[in-house]
Amino acid sequence: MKTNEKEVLFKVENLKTWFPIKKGIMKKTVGNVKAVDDISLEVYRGETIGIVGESGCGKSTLGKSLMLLEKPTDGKIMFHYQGGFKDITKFSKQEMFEFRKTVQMVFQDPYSALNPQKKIYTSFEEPLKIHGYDTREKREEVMQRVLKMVNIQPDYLMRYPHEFSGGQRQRLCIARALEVTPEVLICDEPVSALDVSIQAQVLNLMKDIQKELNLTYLFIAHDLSVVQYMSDRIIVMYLGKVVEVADSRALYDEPLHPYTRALLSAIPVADIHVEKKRQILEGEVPSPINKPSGCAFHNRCPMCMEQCKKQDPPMYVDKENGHMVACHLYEGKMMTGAE
Ligand SMILES: Nc1ncnc2c1ncn2[C@@H]1O[C@H](COP(=O)(O)OP(=O)(O)OP(=O)(O)O)[C@@H](O)[C@H]1O
Repeated sequence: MKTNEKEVLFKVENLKTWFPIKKGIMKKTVGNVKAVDDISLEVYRGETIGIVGESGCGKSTLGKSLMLLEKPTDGKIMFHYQGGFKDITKFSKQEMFEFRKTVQMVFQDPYSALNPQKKIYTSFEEPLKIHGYDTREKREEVMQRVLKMVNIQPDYLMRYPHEFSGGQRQRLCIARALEVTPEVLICDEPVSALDVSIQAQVLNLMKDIQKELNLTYLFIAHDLSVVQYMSDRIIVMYLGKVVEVADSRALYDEPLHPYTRALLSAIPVADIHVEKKRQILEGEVPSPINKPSGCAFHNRCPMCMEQCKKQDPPMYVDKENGHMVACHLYEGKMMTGAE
């Protein structure tokens, strides 16, 4: 993939989203959960960018920060909007209202995303009313259109969420997100609550819709094979930081970071030779409150060197193919982004 042919949609610069830890009657801040800790990245229009990493490494917080569902502590989120780049963290109320239509989120649990006490019709009508679809005809026209896209019959609108299967409910959530004609869908574990047999159906539907509407997907998931299937590029996160970014194929064929290698090695395979070479990831992700010094992965890394304990590695870039890795192993072999 030649990245210079692509149109940048999001340009994230040194993004930090920290959650303060408060103690005592005076609610004094005694520390911070550094869920997203100095992340810079670009997202291109029309691509699917996968985000992987162990539980608690900050994937959801990154996704939510990009649509300001979590307020960033520092950094810029430049979004290509109405002909130029704008920092969404500085948006006025009116700009924010408009932006909310452009970026929508699909969550893991479709059951709690739809109000169980309301008919689907009511849940679908609400966002349209908020965004100025002022007549019943206009709203129903949109509802019919998006339901058709996810292959659900229009008369099902009069049903309640519990009357649908898990796969149907997730398709309904996707349809509702599409009502306000977004450009970006942030999908946080969209199929992990579904039976394996249903997952492929939903993923294929998402791919078809993406093609039809030229949508950009940010696809967060635990399951690396699902991410590989969906993504053009993949970001690997560890303790609030990006440790590797590459085209999907390159990441799986030639992972550079020892953490990525360990994650990939955990995918089950039926080959006994591969099984023997498995690199088991030992220990748990350290606390994002007290991160290890130097490279945050050093205390679990099989390749750890003295330097790794003291110095946070810069991001190295392969200028040929854009493969990026934050690891001291590549010092002298690849250039830093700044060179
Ligand atoms: N609102 C919050 N207040 C305080 N800490 C939070 C909040 N939201 C997330 N965290 C913490 O931030 C860190 C990153 O959480 P996040 O949910 O972004 O990770 P994740 O990679 O998406 O994990 P998972 O895969 O389990 O969903 C965790 O330590 C989590 O406990």
